[in-house]
Amino acid sequence: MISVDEALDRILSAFAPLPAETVSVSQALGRVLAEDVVARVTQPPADVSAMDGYAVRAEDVASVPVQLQVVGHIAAGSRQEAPLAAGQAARIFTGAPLPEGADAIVIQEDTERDGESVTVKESAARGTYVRPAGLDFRAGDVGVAAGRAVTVRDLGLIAAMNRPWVSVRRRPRVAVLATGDEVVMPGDPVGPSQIVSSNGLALCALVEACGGEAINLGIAADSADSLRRLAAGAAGADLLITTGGASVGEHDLIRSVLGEEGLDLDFWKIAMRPGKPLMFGRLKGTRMLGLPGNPVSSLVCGLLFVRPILDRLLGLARPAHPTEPAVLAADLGANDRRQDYLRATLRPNDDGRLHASPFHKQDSSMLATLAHADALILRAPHAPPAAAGTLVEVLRFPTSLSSI
Ligand SMILES: Nc1nc2c(c(=O)[nH]1)N[C@H]1C(S)=C(S)[C@@H](COP(=O)(O)OP(=O)(O)OC[C@H]3O[C@@H](n4cnc5c(N)ncnc54)[C@H](O)[C@@H]3O)O[C@H]1N2
Ligand code: MOO
Repeated sequence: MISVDEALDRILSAFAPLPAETVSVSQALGRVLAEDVVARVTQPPADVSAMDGYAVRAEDVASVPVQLQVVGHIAAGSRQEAPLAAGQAARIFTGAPLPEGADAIVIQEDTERDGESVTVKESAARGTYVRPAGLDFRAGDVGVAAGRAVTVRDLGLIAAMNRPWVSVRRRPRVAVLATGDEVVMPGDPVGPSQIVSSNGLALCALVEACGGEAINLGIAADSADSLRRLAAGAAGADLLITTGGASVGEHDLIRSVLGEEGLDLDFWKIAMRPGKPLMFGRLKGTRMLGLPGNPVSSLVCGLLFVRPILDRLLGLARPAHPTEPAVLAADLGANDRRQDYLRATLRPNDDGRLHASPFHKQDSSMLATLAHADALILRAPHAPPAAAGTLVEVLRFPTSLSSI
């Protein structure tokens, strides 16, 4: 059995960022930029008013009240060519460019209009309510850097920078194949000795959530023929994920059958719980990650390995396993030689620190506790007993709101 860290290194060294493709900005949410997005325009393009009011020369309104002659009407989208002379003001609206000579805005609440003249009742220093040209960004500025997944806010900025097309990494194509005679499609009638294939759907959802394109190959029966036929559907994918059939029983066919098909195994078995019988290799040019069938094992391994693989394919540089400290809320016994990932809830305690409460039962068939958990508590191999109150490292489940 190899360690989790070694498995991660060996897996990630087999992948490199995918080629780029061009998509419209409207399709860019969540996509990872392959190139910096550079502004084509300066924003605002000229000095503009931040308020509805009057464009003035600051020196004309240094002492108030003062009466000025109104010489123009500048709405957003229009402009006034004639410069503002001493003693003059121009009616102006939010977003409209200041006429030459004007250097301050008096808001209309501080004025009194009378036909062709306006009385300014409050003075305004130079620059008051003026948005100078380029306040937001200038043509040539980098708005969003390569390697970042486009958020809703980035998307707005890219549009404002007048970039209708962006270069992004192609979405990784990931084929997911479930196995097992006892496994049936969700929605099908479930016999007393059968189980619904939650793994296939959940792994596909994980792939999509990580920015990939999932191809669900269905469920292979525990026969060489079925497995061979369905696994052939992975041709052209960047990664084949299998779930189930990874262990040592005579119905666990992944290694033997796919071995006959040319599976070149890099490793099998890893010192972690859940997920011991994980395997990694290459099948006819497609990288293959064989996950255990137990639902929690399959998803925890997905989180620990599939997500970093997709990050690598997408060129996303972020820690593979971003842990953080939390206070243990219950006693834990000594660990054995497998690195443990314990499902736990997280709550801030009275002093504002995070408390991690492990679920009492950690069986790898128990999906409900996985769904109700907020994080996984990491326990190193051979960790000594840990008493409540000690600090442990936790791996939080990511939330999708990070894309906003
Ligand atoms: N003698 C040993 N037995 C087992 C060992 C071992 O080292 N020696 N390892 C155990 C560990 S740890 C795990 S994890 C499991 C994983 O084995 P497999 O990958 O071969 O998984 P299966 O036997 O096919 O299934 C296990 C379990 O999960 C259910 N399952 C399978 N596929 C799905 C699916 N798509 N959706 C939902 N549930 C699924 C399946 O019905 C079984 O109940 O092996 C231990 N055994
Ligand atoms: O690794 Mo298995 O996932 O312990 O049940």
